[in-house]
Amino acid sequence: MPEIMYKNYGPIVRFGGTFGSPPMIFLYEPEAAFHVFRNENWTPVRPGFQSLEYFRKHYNKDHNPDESTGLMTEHGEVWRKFRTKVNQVMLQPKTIKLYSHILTEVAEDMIKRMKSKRNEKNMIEGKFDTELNLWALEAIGVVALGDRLNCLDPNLPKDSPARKLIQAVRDVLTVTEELDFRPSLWRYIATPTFKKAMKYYGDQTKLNEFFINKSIEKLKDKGTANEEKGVLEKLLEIDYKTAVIMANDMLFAGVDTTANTIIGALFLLAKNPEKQNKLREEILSKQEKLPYLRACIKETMRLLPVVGGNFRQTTKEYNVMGYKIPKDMFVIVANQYMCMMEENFPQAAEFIPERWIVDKSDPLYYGNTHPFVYSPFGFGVRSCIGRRIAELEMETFLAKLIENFQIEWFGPPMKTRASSINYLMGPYNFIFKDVK
Ligand code: HEM
Repeated sequence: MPEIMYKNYGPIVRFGGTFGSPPMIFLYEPEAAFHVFRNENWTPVRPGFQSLEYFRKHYNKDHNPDESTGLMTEHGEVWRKFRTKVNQVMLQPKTIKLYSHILTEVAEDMIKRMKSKRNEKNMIEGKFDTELNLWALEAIGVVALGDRLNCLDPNLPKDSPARKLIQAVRDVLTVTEELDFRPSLWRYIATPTFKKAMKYYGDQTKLNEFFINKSIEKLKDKGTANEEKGVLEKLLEIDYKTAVIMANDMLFAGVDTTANTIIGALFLLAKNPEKQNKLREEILSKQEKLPYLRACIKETMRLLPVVGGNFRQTTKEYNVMGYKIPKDMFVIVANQYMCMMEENFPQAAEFIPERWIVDKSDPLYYGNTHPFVYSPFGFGVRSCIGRRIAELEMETFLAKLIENFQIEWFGPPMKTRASSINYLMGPYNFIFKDVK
């Protein structure tokens, strides 16, 4: 579809709205996209999760209109004030580094779980995407909720809070998809899915509060004044509400994203065994820095990005390349498509992690591309606040996967389903052999 639009209509294309969704402008020209996004960078509006916004601002009776409802659902000044408060906590490298050890434990537990779920063909029994979501929830849970949730425990009791949280996170993402990314009448009448969504959004907040309260009790016993504080502790120092709001947003934005990126990396490494061997060599060398590991993740996000394009609503009119873009228009940068254009990345369809580490004189060097072509974590002041956490989680887990398994793939290539994010769809024909 993006290809057809670009080839037929050129670098800036208006796509008429379908039932329930407004018209959109697609930008295929990085300089044009950069022009609009740079100008929108001071009061960035990124609509998207309207049913969640409705819950937080109107349905939730505890909401105080003077307070922020969170990063996913605020825009303009209210968003900026809140983001400024939490930026210092979420993007501080030394705070994030604290999680290296516990994320390694999470990764090791997931490897154990995968080994126990392998069948005689070395394939993982059950739904592979659900498995990866468990890893992602356990990983972001330690940051957002302050402790291990034990989602990976094979004997997790059915009525345990962790089990309820796993279900709640899934339910929230499912109803959001239905209400905000498919045609729906919920804006006019309270549809059954809308009613379910209002319940699920509330239930998840209560569960997050339950886990945060548990961590607060544990923190009381800690009593070590000189230790560097973690994310939850620092957010609690701002105030309790901020910690809960951020936990809601972290669990909303930080599960499917990392899980699908890992699935994509496994697929690309399985299809490119020589790259997989090179990566394994780096990991087994136990050197401190792992540039090839990072390059493999970057290259995965180029070829199979979870977010297909960056999104804004304009706050003024623009004239770009002879096109008029009106105020209040939804604009989306076709990053995924631009990343596949030969003029932006040589041998664009191939998985070449080397392009992220070769030197400037090499024609593959990534820096030859306009910086706006590839931006998997978004743009400017509104870019992904979980980026550092996501990178640490994914690097830690992918390293453990490659250290433990020789990964193969059979059958046709994996398919993508585009929705709020790009989902990599089953059947997941992975084979996980032990590394000898
Ligand atoms: C592979 C992993 C991830 C990718 C590719 C990703 C990508 C993105 C993108 C493209 C945006 C929109 C940025 C913009 O509009 O300019 C975003 C926003 C956001 N992400 Fe991530 N993300 C990932 C993981 C995470 C994780 C683990 C968390 C949890 C800490 C997280 C939390 C958020 C939040 C809260 C926002 C909203 C920021 C705001 O509007 O101020 N993300 N992410």
